[in-house]
Amino acid sequence: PLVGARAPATGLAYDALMLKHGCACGAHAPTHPEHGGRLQSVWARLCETGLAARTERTRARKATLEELQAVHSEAHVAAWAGRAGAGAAAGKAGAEGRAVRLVRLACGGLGVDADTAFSDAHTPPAARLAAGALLDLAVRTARGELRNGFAIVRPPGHHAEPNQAMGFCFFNNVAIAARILHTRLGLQRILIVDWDVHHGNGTQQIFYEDPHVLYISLHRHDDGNFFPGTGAATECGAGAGLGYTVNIAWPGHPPLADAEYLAAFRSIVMPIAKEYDPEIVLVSCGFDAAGGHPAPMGGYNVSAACFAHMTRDLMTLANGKVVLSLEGGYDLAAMCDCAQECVRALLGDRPAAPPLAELARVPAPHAQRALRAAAAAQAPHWPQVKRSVALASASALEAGAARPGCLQSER
Ligand SMILES: O=C(c1ccc(C(O)(O)C(F)(F)F)s1)N1CCn2c(-c3ccccc3)cnc2C1
Ligand SMILES: [Zn+2]
Ligand SMILES: [Zn+2]
Repeated sequence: PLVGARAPATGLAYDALMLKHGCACGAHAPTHPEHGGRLQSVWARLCETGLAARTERTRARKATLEELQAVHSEAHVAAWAGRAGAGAAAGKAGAEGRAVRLVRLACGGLGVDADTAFSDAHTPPAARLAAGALLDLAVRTARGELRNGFAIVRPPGHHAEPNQAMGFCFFNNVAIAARILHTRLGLQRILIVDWDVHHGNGTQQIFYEDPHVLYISLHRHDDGNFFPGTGAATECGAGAGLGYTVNIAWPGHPPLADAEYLAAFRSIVMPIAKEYDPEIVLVSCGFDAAGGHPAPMGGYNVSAACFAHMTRDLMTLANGKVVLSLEGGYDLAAMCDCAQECVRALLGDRPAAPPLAELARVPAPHAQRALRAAAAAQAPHWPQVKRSVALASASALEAGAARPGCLQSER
């Protein structure tokens, strides 16, 4: 036998230097909901439960300027990658220092916009570490050196556009990893699933014309009245990328929960993902769809068990090569519960079943309408959704009954 050959482990990326990014004013929630305590709490929970000890802790490293420029402009990297970045790119551009203006925030700190605080000393290293930590997990998982992984990182990334920081985001962590898996490892089919309650406008924009990356997002859209307002079902990609953007744009009311998210997975997400047959799955793993997040930062009630079920569903793809990367999530207890259950799923533990009431509940009519709208928009590109969308009008139990043995809990 291969001496010392061990089954590849679940990688866990975390670095305390990412805690230091924040506003000079030093406030946490509610002034600054995206604060270092979010990571601290999740890491503590993974340590207290012994889950961190069952994983392979990977060192976070700063993404290089070249890696950041895989999806971001030189000016953007120069602006947000710190002195090193500013020096290099500014030298080329000739412009002195930061190419973008910071605004004074009501709290007295400085930021890109009213929401996105910036600390000269701590934001660039944290943002580069977040991108680098995920990149290493993704590359090592793609190579089979790791079974799967979870990047416990901040600042988040999915709102960051090629030349625009916004929505707490500076570098698009998941987009950088996906682009580099394609350009450096030659992967041809990379799936990004974004279940953060907010649409990943940056990720969508970056891959809108790229067939090598299929972007599937489930988000509260509210007809465009929920931050950031993008992500309508009719946004399906363009050019060579037509059909490689899938938006499940939820209504604002009623509060959605497991019944709707499980229905989305069995009726739209998994049928398309199986057809695409990705070589790796990256997840923009925000937990702000969980209970405990009142609007405007959520308003839904998805359970920790449901996030674990969605993780397990995705593990049936790409030989189980799934890497979660933290995006949003602000209620500390909810974040810890969700992160814990997702890590347990990645480790191969059987996840707890979602609440029976949710398994038995038929998805809300407004949500069924959203799923039918997504199926209608995608039918030209993914014909099988014309049939699978029928599963959206049944409860998980009824749908499972239709296809025996499909519910995780029956396996
Ligand atoms: O909803 C957002 C989000 C920005 C980033 C969000 C995210 O998608 O959860 C990410 F990127 F962090 F993962 S969600 N914004 C920015 C903050 N915000 C707020 C704030 C609420 C409290 C304090 C400061 C801002 C109200 N509405 C918004 C719009
Ligand atoms: Zn502040
Ligand atoms: Zn969010």
